[in-house]
Amino acid sequence: MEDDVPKHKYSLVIKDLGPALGRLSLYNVTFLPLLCKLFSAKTRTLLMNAVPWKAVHEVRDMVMYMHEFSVKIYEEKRRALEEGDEAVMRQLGQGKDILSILMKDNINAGAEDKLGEDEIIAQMSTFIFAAMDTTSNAMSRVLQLLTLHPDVQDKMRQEISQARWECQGESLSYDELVALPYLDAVCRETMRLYPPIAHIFRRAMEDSVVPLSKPVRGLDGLEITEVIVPKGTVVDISIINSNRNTDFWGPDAMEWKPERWLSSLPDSIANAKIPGVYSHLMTFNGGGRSCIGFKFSQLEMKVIISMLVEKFKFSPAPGKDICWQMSVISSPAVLGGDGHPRLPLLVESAK
Ligand code: HEM
Repeated sequence: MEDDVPKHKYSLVIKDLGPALGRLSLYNVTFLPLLCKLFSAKTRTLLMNAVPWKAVHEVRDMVMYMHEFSVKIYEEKRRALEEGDEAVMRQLGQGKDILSILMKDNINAGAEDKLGEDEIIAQMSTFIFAAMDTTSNAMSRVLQLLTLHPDVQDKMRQEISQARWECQGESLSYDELVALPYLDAVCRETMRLYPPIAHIFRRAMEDSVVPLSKPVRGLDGLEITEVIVPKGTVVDISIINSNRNTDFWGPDAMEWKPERWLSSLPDSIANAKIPGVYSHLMTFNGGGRSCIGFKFSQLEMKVIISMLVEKFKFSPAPGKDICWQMSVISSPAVLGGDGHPRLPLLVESAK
């Protein structure tokens, strides 16, 4: 949150990956899945080197950087594990971070469950990509909303301070933290109205007929109740439109109202049977490929936000308007002199 701290290259790469993939969208939709099916990683790299398209080279370099970064983390963690407990404790996270846990569990796994080195490194890249900017940008969004709604911020601070007082100033346990209703309502409402991933894409594996939740009228005046989706069609699943659907959430669906979570939700939501894994929302998707980190991300958000809001008051930085870049993962942007997005929050002590 500080203007003059240089950004880590990884976070810059991750922010640019979405737009870079967007520039590749034609190849992405048509050629890339085919390339992956037909050729090994090595041949794919050779082919990417050979084609004269800048957009392809940009994505290649980004993916290579992310891969090399995962290899570096893997090597450091492997060395620490080999050297023993003391070396593990000296690392950031003291061996309790997800990547160390993954590696330790893999050492103890039976032969049929053990992952190869390449796969561990690939899983690391997936975790870093899927877990990092999604949760941190969601937290930025919460903090920004708190600057715009100081009454909500005060109420939240009061709830947190009261809980701390009740446990004699000790850190709140997991159960105590997740039981704070107002903090929970703020997180849920932010995840509803501003899902960090607004759209996901799927390719139909077979010819399908998708029923519409309510009929629409075509230009010829006829009522349409279902849509034919031929095999191979790429479908854009709009998470954000499901979360903001006034038929389910009511006429105030576009308003940020944490209070809506403090009383029982309207029947229209239960009846809508949204298939998402979290809170009648599509924010973390649903089904077999839904987010495996949604509980973890909620915990991370609550731990960090509760600590910050207890200690600091957040207010908008004068003269700086935040806009949100809606790429793969939406991120806050105020362009600084160097052309990179900044998060302009003015932080002062709450005491
Ligand atoms: C606010 C935070 C987060 C949001 C909004 C979010 C959202 C999502 C969504 C929408 C998907 C499905 C993507 C698709 O299928 O195209 C997904 C997948 C995934 N997420 Fe998250 N995620 C968050 C945090 C995390 C965290 C903290 C972790 C790990 C600790 C994580 C790990 C994953 C993984 C590994 C997948 C791929 C699952 C699979 O394909 O089987 N996510 N996430």
